[in-house]
Amino acid sequence: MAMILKGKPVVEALKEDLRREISSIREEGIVPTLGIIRVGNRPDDVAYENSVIKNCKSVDLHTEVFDVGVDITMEDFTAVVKDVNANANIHGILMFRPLPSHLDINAIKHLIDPQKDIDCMNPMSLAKVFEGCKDGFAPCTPKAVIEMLKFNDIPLRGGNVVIINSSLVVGRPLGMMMIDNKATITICHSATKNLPEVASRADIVITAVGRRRMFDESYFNKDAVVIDVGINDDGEGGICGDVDYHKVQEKVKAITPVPGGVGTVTTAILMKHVVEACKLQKA
Ligand SMILES: Nc1nc2c(c(=O)[nH]1)N[C@@H](CN(C=O)c1ccc(C(=O)N[C@@H](CCC(=O)O)C(=O)O)cc1)CN2
Repeated sequence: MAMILKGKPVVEALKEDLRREISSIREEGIVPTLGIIRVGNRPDDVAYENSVIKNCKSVDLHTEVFDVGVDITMEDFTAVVKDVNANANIHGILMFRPLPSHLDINAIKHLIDPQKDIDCMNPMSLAKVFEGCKDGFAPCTPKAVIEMLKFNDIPLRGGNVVIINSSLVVGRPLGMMMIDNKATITICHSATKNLPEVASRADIVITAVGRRRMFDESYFNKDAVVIDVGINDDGEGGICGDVDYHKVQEKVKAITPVPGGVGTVTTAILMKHVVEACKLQKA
């Protein structure tokens, strides 16, 4: 029977630290605040926003929502983002993506000050991850993966890690973080040959392809630690991961569930970033 690596204990530990830190910042008369920028009312944006706000409330982290109509012009939206960015009472900015196609994300992302860029939108933030510079904010999902592994005392040093995702949001920054932890990495993508063979040589496999239950037991060895980053519609009104959890859980050393795994830790990392941003800005 595999060890089930649940997100809840990791989230609770992170939240306990956050409550303490937020309370001490508030004693100085500063209210750590996350600014959320939303264009329109897409149901997935609103659902994620509600979940973020609920989580922030649970640690006494203030949120402020800046919602604009879906027909906002690029000029007006640029002004909104600049205003939020310049607002000294907002310490971190979360902007829902994708934006409507008439808003140029490649121009907008540069407007967010790296000191407030808690969701790693500005390429400067990503560059810091690749440079090994510790004062920027890395994307939350790869940080959640590392947090999950460390919390569960899973050794990274010298381990063979296969990452099945090569995006700038997950696979590549996660690869850099693994190298920082002295792991040996293989980053796989759609042209990788014989994926089951490559994955089944790994000590740790991270799946993030966005395909419902794609990975069965043929992808993993019996001592593998499987971290499932996929969030997919399960076809029955719920969500499921990229890994066929029921087939795999008996056959590996450890596995994360979906829901209740890495996804939950992602939001806790986002809140941690806001508090770090607040401390940076008040220094
Ligand atoms: N429209 C948008 N939706 C989402 C965004 C976004 O920017 N725009 N960001 C992601 C962040 N994320 C992964 O990258 C993520 C955050 C939180 C969770 C999560 O809490 N998952 C839970 C429960 C999910 C559920 O029941 O709906 C879990 O896995 O147990 C997942 C992913 C989110 N969406």
